[in-house]
Amino acid sequence: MTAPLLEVRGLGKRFGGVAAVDGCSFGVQRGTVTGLIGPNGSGKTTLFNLVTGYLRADAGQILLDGRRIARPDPARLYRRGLCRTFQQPRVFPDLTVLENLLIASGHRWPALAGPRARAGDRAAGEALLAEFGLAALAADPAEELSYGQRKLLEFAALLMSAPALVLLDEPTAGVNPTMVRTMERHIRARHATGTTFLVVEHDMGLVMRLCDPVVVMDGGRVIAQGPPGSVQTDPRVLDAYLGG
Ligand SMILES: Nc1ncnc2c1ncn2[C@@H]1O[C@H](COP(=O)(O)OP(=O)(O)OP(=O)(O)O)[C@@H](O)[C@H]1O
Repeated sequence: MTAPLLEVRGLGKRFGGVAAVDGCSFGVQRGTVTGLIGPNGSGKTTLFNLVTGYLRADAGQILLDGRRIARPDPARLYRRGLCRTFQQPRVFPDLTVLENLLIASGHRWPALAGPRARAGDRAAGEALLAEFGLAALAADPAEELSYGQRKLLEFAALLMSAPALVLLDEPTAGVNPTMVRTMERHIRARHATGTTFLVVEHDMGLVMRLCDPVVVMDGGRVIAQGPPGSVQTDPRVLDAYLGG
């Protein structure tokens, strides 16, 4: 088997007396949609923050494409093809929907307006908006979007960098069932074109449909991993979710 696209080895992070991530090891193989699940407070978001450089680990290693990342930094990882979304979608509310995409391609603020935006980026942005059903909203300020549409926009914006690996933090939390299906369709479409995903998600139906393998955390540790069917019936997993 080739080296995982992303690997964490013995990763640890404490907040005072709480071991939020506690010797966590797993890999994300290229070409997968890997699920990361676990009860509330099991360490999933902290793990995302460590891997993407928003928090510094106390222990362990992070490897991207087999190479150790000594000091993860969000901007540098972005340029190396690793992007993420947040539980609460982060978009620029005062910029238009299209400008949100242009800024994701590295434009400086003054260059956003009009013809100075590079034509190629503008075309790429417009194509993504069409793909995500947001084209009619291109000129609207992002603050006018619904919560679900903001999540879509955040996802579309990160695709401007053509990432190899996308970390999605609860992509369907708080959105309506139609938007859940829309989000699922877009993840599948991008996966089909070669993007690898690591997805934190509480909607177990979606995880079981979409993700393989599934990694399960509890108390900051990986307690199970494997195909969705086996994880679903694993006694340790049932125990963790039922609070046993
Ligand atoms: N900045 C922080 N300061 C102190 N404790 C924190 C901080 N961030 C997380 N924690 C604690 O670390 C543990 C793991 O939290 P984390 O948010 O990573 O879990 P999670 O699995 O993402 O939970 P959820 O599914 O509810 O989002 C929890 O006990 C949490 O209270």
